[in-house]
Amino acid sequence: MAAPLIKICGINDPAALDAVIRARADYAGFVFFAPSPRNLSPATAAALAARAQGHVRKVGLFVDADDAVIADAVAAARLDALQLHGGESPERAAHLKARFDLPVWKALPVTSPADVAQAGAYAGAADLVLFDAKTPKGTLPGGMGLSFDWSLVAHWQGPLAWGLAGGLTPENVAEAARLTGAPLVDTSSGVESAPGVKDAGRIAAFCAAARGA
Ligand SMILES: O=C(O)c1ccccc1NCC(=O)[C@H](O)[C@H](O)COP(=O)(O)O
Repeated sequence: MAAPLIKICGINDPAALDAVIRARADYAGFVFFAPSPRNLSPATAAALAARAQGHVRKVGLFVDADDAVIADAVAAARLDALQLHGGESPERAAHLKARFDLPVWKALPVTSPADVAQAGAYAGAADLVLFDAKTPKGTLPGGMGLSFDWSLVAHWQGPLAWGLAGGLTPENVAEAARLTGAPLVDTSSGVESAPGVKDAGRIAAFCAAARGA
């Protein structure tokens, strides 16, 4: 089985970005969502994006954001993909894909087979679905370090590309990748020492474990 692609989300300072580049992750995630401890201003994102350019692809994460917020982030950070982590409909995903001419990733919270089946509705509208844990009401819709029952998405065969997120760590990512066959794995909390504070050693360990090294 091929090693999964790797996304490290919630990059918010140069040291964390350098760790992601050193570990040869495929994607760095920039969070544009004010309530998040990982939130970035467009100006900070622009500086990080300049450092990332040519080394790692940049995914902008948004939660039910309006077009103007996304436009500012796309322009500042020269994003390579948009990750939608709220309640965005297939129509909204298709609109953003067309407007920004960028791949769109749609995160879907999973607790049941019916949640997984929702992914089909995004075929053609999004490029990738990211199966993630459902978070408790009143908390962030992602980035909480919670995992879900991986058997629900094991070897998922659907009409679009997919990835696995939610509570992945250096300690469990190899098992998650083996059980699910996920083509992409995504982590944030699992490589932090505190919310919003990335740990370079854990980023390196996560990437090595995901690759089976
Ligand atoms: O990271 C955040 O603060 C965040 C806020 C709002 C929506 C999503 C958010 N993060 C999503 C991710 O970082 C990942 O795509 C995924 O949910 C994994 O997070 P974690 O369980 O912390 O590894």
